[in-house]
Amino acid sequence: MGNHEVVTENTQGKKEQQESMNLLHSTQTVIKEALEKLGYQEAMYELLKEPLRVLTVRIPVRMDNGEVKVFTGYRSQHNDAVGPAKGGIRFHPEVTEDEVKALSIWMSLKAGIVDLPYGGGKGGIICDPREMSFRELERLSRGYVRAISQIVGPTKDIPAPDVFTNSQIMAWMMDEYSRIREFDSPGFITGKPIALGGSHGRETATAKGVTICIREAAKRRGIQLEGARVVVQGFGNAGSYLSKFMHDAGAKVVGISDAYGALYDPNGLDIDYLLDRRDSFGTVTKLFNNTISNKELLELECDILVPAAIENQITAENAHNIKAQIVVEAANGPTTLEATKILTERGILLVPDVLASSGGVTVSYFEWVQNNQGYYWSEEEVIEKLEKVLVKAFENVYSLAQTRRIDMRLAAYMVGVRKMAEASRFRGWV
Ligand SMILES: NC(=O)C1=CN([C@@H]2O[C@H](COP(=O)(O)OP(=O)(O)OC[C@H]3O[C@@H](n4cnc5c(N)ncnc54)[C@H](O)[C@@H]3O)[C@@H](O)[C@H]2O)C=CC1
Ligand SMILES: O=C(O)CCC(=O)C(=O)O
Repeated sequence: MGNHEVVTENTQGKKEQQESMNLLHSTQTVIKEALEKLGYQEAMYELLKEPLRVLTVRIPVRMDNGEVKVFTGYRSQHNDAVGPAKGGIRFHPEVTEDEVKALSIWMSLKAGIVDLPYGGGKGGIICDPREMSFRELERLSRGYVRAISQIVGPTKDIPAPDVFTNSQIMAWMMDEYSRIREFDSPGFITGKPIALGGSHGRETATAKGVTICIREAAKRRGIQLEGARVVVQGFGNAGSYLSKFMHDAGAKVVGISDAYGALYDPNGLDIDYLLDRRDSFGTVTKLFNNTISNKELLELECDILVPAAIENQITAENAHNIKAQIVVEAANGPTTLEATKILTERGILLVPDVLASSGGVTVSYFEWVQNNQGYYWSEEEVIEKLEKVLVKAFENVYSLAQTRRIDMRLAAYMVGVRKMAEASRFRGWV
């Protein structure tokens, strides 16, 4: 009997841990709470807890050695009550359907928080682009667009870059879509090269948005950025430019990492040198011998910690050991709900992903607007507009968290879900 009780307890504990690591389950939990706080009925939760549409595709690709490899991909469209779905495409070996679904829900929330006329979408392909040639990647990118072409388009669903995808991949995808539709559709996809209708400032937009959130959070906590110690996990699009912006603001970036390890220097790392040496997948630590692990990196002494890599990095296991006063989520889903609770109880200010990383989709929206009107803006104009949008979004979420005495994640979900719920109601869906 005693043994049986132990097994049951362990099983229960394990189940809770698994649920906490399941991104879809976690986001559903917070959406439910946000809708309840906003006074919506259960039916609204039933509508918004899952994407409206998820397409699974199989993509045959002729590899350079002549063999055919078949890849699995997804495109999830969470909700299009407000406008077309919008969100990135991820190429990663650990992509799963649930992950893509959760990522598309977060895109809807981001669009609500920064008030864009979009719903959320997201795509992913299970592959490891680090082990593929340039031409294999081109064939995979084109194959994916052929497979999803019926459900995407400039007025239906507009993709963009995410983990291990970039402006070259967006260019191939745009070209393939233009061939299928027999006209040039620059607004089909964002994050394109400037020469193909990309926007100034999109490449650095996610990091710029995170920088604005760090500045606003630091102000609220009375922390000077000049001399502040910053640790950044991930040195790709989001993490590397963020490290540069922090360095330029006078902060001391003492730790950075990639998928293979981390670098630490209490006196501050040479960010310009690291930026110069990183490869297109955000890998740089392989050049050094004296590395530490990603796990050690997250627990370093610092003032500001920015997870900018992948999901489920700050969990119930390490949340008690985080030393930072402010955690700003540049990555999607880096902190589990259990860890969010622990950090909040410890008085650490957590700026959630759906707010902190919304600079990317904001400038993607600017890119789409410029494509639609055929009139292009300077980088200064883009940054000025981004600044206004994010300062307002931060204030909306922060003040709601303060007045309702809730954490910033729940406040961000309440702000993010409101317009989508209203639009669904006005359409008569619920
Ligand atoms: N690129 C964008 O515009 C946006 C990105 N994000 C999020 O930011 C995060 C990073 O995305 P990007 O910088 O675009 O990707 P990226 O592909 O440019 O860089 C990813 C970085 O994460 C590292 N990484 C990969 N697997 C890892 C692992 N298992 N452990 C530790 N590090 C690992 C890579 O080595 C690389 O340094 C993702 O969560 C993404 O969804 C969010 C909003 C917009
Ligand atoms: O730029 C976009 O449209 C999407 C960016 C994205 O995928 C994200 O914010 O996670």
